[in-house]
Formats: sequence, C-alpha cells, structure tokens
Amino acid sequence: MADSLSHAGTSPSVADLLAARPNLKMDGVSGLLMDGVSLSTIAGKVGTPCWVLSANTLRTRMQRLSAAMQQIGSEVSIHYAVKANDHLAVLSLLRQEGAGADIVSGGELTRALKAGIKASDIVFSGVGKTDAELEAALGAGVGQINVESKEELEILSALARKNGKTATITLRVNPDVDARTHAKITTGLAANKFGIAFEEAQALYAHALTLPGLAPVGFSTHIGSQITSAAPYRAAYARMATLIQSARSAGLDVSVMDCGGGLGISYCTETEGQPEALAGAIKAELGHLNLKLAIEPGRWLAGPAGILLSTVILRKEHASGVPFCIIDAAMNDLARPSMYDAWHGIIPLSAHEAAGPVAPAHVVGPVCESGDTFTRDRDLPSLQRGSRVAILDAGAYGAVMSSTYNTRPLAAEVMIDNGTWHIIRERQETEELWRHEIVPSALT
Ligand SMILES: Cc1ncc(COP(=O)(O)O)c(C=O)c1O
Ligand SMILES: N[C@@H](CCCC[NH3+])C(=O)O
Repeated sequence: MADSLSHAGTSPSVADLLAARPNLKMDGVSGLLMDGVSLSTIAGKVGTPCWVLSANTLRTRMQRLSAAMQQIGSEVSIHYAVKANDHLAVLSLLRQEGAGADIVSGGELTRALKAGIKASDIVFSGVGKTDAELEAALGAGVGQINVESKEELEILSALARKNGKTATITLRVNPDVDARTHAKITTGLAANKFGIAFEEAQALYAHALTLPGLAPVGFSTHIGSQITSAAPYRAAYARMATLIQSARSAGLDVSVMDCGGGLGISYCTETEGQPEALAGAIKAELGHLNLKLAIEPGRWLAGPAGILLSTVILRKEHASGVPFCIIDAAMNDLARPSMYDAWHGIIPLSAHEAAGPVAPAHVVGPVCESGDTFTRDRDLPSLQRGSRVAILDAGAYGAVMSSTYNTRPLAAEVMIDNGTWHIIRERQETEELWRHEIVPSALT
C-alpha cells in the first residue's frame, strides 16, 4: 500500500537511523544510549517490554514548535493532543512548557486537569461526545468545545441551558481536502465521519449564534495525522479563509480559528513535518485575518521522544532462509505495525550486534496472529536469543494504544530526564487483568 506509513523496499541502516535521532547514540561499550543513559541498564533493571521516554526530547520539540508559531505574528495557542501519549508526566511536562490540551473524552479531561492544565486551556474535540462528557466539560469550564455536527450543536445548547452554562464553541469543518496520509487516519475528506460539510458550515454557524447556551467564536478543522508536507494544510486553510471571509461578509462574528494537528514525523526515510512550514501555511492563508489561532499537535511532539525496548525470545529458522526473530513485545504493546503496516526502526542495543553484517529477517511478537509482525524481510543485524532491541519513534500512539490481548500485562514506562531515569509506570500486575472479573456463583 503506498501511503505515508508503510515503506516497501526501503530500509535505512542503523547508522542512518541514529544520525536522524539526536536523542540516541551508540556507545562502543555501553551500547545504545538515550540522552546518555544506557538502555541495556534500563532493560536489565525494569525488564522488557518497556517504554522509554526522553523528557528532553519532549521539551526541545515543544520549544521548537512554540518558536515556529511565534513567526506567525498572531496569538497561537498550542493544545497538545492528549490521545498521542496521555501519561500524566508527559502532560505535566508539556504544561510546564506552555501547552494546553486537546481532549476527546471525559477520561482525557480528567487526566488533563489532574496534570494541572487549566480548564480554560483545554479544547474538546471528537465526533461523538456523550451527554455526560459534555456536561463534565461544561462543569469544568473548558475553554472551547469543537462541535462536529448539527445534531451535537442542538444537544450542547440544551445541555448548556439545563446546567446554566454558556459553552464557547467552534464548528469543526470538514474541508474535503486530501491529507495524503494513510486511509485510516485521514479525517478531512467529505467521506470521513468528521466535521461539518464545508458547504453547510456558514449557515450552521449563523444558526449556532441564535442558540441559547452557546457562544460561537469561530471554526476548527483537522484534516488527518502523519502529514509531512505543508501542501494539504495550505489547501485546507485556504478553504477555511474563504469561509471565514464569507461569514464575516454576512455579518457573522468570527474571531477564532483552530488549525488542528497532524504534523508528521520521520519513521523511515520520509522528511519530518516541519513546524516552520506549518506556521508558514497558517500565516499565508490565515495570518491576515486578525484571528486568535490554535493548533493541536500530538505525534510530532511525542513520537520521536519514545522507544519500546524488547528482548528476542528465540530465533526461529525457516526453510525460506529468512528467520523469524520472536521478541517479547507484541501487537498488544505497539499496535501500529499490525494496524497500519507502519514502519518503525529497529536497532540492537548492543554496539557489537549493531555493527555486524545485515541479513533479511522477520521480527514478530508472540501473539497468536500472523498480523503480530513488526517487520518482514528487513535487512537487520543478526539478532539472537537474548538480543535486546529498541523499536523507534514509539512515543506517540504507542503505550496509549496497548491492550491486554493474550492476557499480556501493560508494559512498564520509564522517563529519562537530565541524565537520570525514573519508572513512571510499573509493569501491570498480571492479577490486575482479572481483578474486576466476576464469575457467577453457578460457575464456581
Ligand atoms: C481533532 C484532532 N486534533 C489533533 C489530533 C492530533 O493529531 P496528531 O497526533 O497527528 O498531531 C487528532 C488526531 O489525529 C485529532 O483527531
Ligand atoms: N493511531 C494513529 C493516529 C491517529 C490519530 C488520531 N486522530 C497512528 O498511530 O498513526
């Protein structure tokens, strides 16, 4: 499948992967280091599979994104998309660096507040928010609710009135623009479930202004995820600018434009999405409209900050000559390869192994599905029973998408900050997996 996640035929070397990732270095003695800390030490002490996050990477990326947005010359708030990595430590760190939150559930609302993010710095997105979630958001006083349909508009108006609140809202518009990303994560095409049809947006906005309990302030859009070029953004924002100007010409007040998230990273050989290019697209299309602007990045901030450590359980030779390296991480830990055929770099932690000759191998997990495959036929250094590997760029849509399929406990999480590392989540106790199950007495 040709898309921005799978990369048939390409296979960067260990040296190429390391050269593009400033938080990783190979040390001849200690092996792979993240921010100067030995990953073999972490794997040995915490066990595998285990997620490791670089606090420094999160910080420096947030700082670069903020600096890029300042070039626009208008107020731009950054609402981190909590869904990418919802760990309280991540949310707290990004809050310290000035981020608010983009949330999509009541659970994410509670997390964001618990991490100290002010309710006024939270935007609530999502195509199907329940009444309870909307009421919780109204009760907390979230800064903005992005409404995705006429139906939701009416529901929110009624709920706000019932609770004696006024909801500050934008209408999320579906601009029918191709984000040129994987089909499962594109959100701005007319056929997708997201947002209000472009053609209906102005009339609905005018209607929203008449509804009690609502304070419509403008529009939002989000065209998809893992977008690595500025062109789809420009196309979407150009359409939004047309809509904003048209609404204003009709006498409607529009002061806010939330430009969504989606900035992509380099998993393989693709060029990483550039915050400066995103800022350029926003400035070119919307910068002259005197708007309060916002963005909702997730993956770009968190993806390169994390890796997944794993150990080879055994190497199974195969008649084809290509061995299966069966590792102790699986699709229940990192779902992206099985879900989207996504490509993730895989590097041995041992400098000796990493420097050895490469040969084609399959890297798979132990789960009972053939889809539990991290890579097929990739040229990799020789991996043996007990070899340890880092699976790269797993900081976003990694731990958050884990499940306990095959009764596999959720893996531990570690954060490296300033040369020291902390366990930020213990490996789940196996008993936790059935603690809440109730066996009817007739069955005992
Ligand atoms: C409404 C909304 N905002 C922001 C994001 C964050 O996307 P990304 O992690 O690609 O930046 C998403 C997910 O695609 C989303 O649905
Ligand atoms: N889960 C997807 C991204 C989804 C974006 C959510 N709006 C991925 O891993 O690439």
